[in-house]
Amino acid sequence: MSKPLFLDIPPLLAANGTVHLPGSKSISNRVLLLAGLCSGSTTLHGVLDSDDTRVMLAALERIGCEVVRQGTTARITGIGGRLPVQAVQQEPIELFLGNAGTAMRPLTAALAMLQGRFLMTGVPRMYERPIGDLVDGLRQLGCDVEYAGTEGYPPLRIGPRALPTANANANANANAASTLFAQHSSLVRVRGDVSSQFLTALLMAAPLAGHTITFEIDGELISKPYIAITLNLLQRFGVTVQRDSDTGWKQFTVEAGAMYQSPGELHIEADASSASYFIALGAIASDPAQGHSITVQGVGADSIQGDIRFIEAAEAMGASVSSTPDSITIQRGQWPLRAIDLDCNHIPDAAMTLAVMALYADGTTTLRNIASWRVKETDRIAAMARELRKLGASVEEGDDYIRVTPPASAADWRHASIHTYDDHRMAMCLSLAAFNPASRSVRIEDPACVGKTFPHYFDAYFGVCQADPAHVPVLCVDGPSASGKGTLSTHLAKTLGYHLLDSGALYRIVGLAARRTGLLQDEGEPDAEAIARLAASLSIRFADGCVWLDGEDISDAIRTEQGGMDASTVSAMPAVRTALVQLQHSFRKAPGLIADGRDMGTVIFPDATLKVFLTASAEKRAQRRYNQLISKGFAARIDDLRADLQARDARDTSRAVAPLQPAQDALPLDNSDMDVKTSVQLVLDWWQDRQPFPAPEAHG
Ligand SMILES: O=C(O)C1=C[C@@H](OP(=O)(O)O)[C@@H](O)[C@H](O)C1
Ligand SMILES: C=C(OP(=O)(O)O)C(=O)O
Repeated sequence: MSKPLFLDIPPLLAANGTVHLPGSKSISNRVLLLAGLCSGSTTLHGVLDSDDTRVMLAALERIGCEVVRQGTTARITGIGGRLPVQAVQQEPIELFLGNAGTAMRPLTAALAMLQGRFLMTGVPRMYERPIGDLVDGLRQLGCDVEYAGTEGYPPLRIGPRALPTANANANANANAASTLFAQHSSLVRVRGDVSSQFLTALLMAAPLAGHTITFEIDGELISKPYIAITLNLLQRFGVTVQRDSDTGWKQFTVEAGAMYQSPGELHIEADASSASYFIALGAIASDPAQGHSITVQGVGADSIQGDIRFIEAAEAMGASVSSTPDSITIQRGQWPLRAIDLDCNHIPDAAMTLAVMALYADGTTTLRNIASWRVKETDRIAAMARELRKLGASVEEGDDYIRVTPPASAADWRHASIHTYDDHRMAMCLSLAAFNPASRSVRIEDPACVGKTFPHYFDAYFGVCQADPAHVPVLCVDGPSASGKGTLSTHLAKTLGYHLLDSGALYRIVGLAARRTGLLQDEGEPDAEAIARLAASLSIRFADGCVWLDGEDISDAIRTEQGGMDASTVSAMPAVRTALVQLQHSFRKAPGLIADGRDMGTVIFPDATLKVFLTASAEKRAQRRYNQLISKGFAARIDDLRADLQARDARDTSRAVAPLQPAQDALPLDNSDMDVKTSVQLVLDWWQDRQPFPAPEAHG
């Protein structure tokens, strides 16, 4: 199935809990590259696993680094400052770098210093993000970098760097060449007002030049804290950068003889920009009066990332924040939030989160000095202005600022389908709009775009958000055995980003848990009340066709013969049946639920938004079951299977308690002659008809 077109977030009420954030994008991609340029191996812990780091890792492998990954740990064996022979060839190696600025810019600089041929490509938006200032800097160092498309933008063609000594003395032997090389020094002028990543890239590549280079910044250097990250990490890899004594941001020198040295091992802190969404969440929705707070783990007061200073901005707006070296705890302080007027040049990424916090402020918020927003994943000033207006805010945009006035009253908030422009930060920060006082749901289009830096963002977000269950939509899929409920429900849950309840598996799970905890034994009378309490406390998840109990995949364990017998024992206990009703209700959590079973629409969720009653002829169902069994290597007879199914249908439909029958308001779906894709699409169309949003157009 294709990527979800949208994620509907129901109105949210409160936030409470702890979030473990993934690794920093800026640190991950820097240390991956530095490790790749070193000699020997470097073990990196806490590496971010996302689109941006995947393109970096793939590029490192293509240029000859060895990469071994296990979970969030990566061991990189570097190329020792020179390309392996096979990478120095006539045909350029194409490196696809998606939309990752932290891969495109630093890799371009490093590879341009070496002796290979490369074609640096990316997604269409990457071809609209300027890179001319970096190319100009590299050309001053004798690098061969050409534009393969539009002047000033990727894609780029890189050739072997002209060695200055080789030009000066074509017959010089290698030793003489390297001596001359070390004596040579360059002054490179580089503009710093479009992106700091150009200077970062040049600094990271400078040790490959073999001679002293001084970089002088033309114009104002933006996003300075990212340069501080670069200097810090270069130092960890043995390279010291000298700075001018005036402001420290005008001149940077890397001496001849600077060499990358692996630190052996390095721990990457969590992403401070990703933390901003949860800091804002705490400020908006973690009410201390209810004992609520949000804690983010993995980044804190000791962070080397500039976006940690988002905390100060959030505090200025009223957040109550406390930190340890590697965690941050946030609660609502002043409410409504205070409007601010802030120069955000030092926190360009996290500042987007302030624009959404501004929706909850007591006046007009102005975010200044953010011109770089216009050349990032999208034109972020224009995109933010357009989407905030859809929600009911008044927004003024300028070349380098945005001014946001919240909706005048609760009644002025609008149902909005938020276009995300393939920009992860648009999706993440606008998810915060679901706390609006009008209890309006918010649609986030193309939610998978968060994969750039935080693939599990929405799981983390909904893991700490609370909604009124009555506002959480439920889609019920009821029907007889082998009608394809499980397959349909799994696809629906994935496409809508909703939780899944496989109610048929619950008695088996309770039986397994009761046996494991000793409440169910071969001898003696089991304590039904204790098993009911256990049932109510279980942490169960249905995802990707598997059943998870406390994080363990128990899909096979519940399908044993013993599992079947234990399920039958516990299902006869009235207290367990009652507990299971509560347990089933507890699955109704934001953003929504797909409930698969036999009495979901009639008994458990009578107020569901949509009820589907799925059927197929006994012939077809028997055939499907037969195919399933045969593919698993079991013997089966179609006639027996059909007879069993018919007998079970008769029992299920005629039993006194919760008989299998369509709810009065259920839509019947006979999928006898329908493939899975068609039935999923049909149900999605029914679902869409019941939503307040127009269907979004498919994009990119
Ligand atoms: O160096 C870095 O890691 C980054 C620098 C910033 O870009 P600019 O310097 O272009 O503002 C930031 O927006 C980007 O997400 C990451
Ligand atoms: C600007 C961003 O990314 P990039 O590293 O591609 O510049 C960002 O993550 O907000």
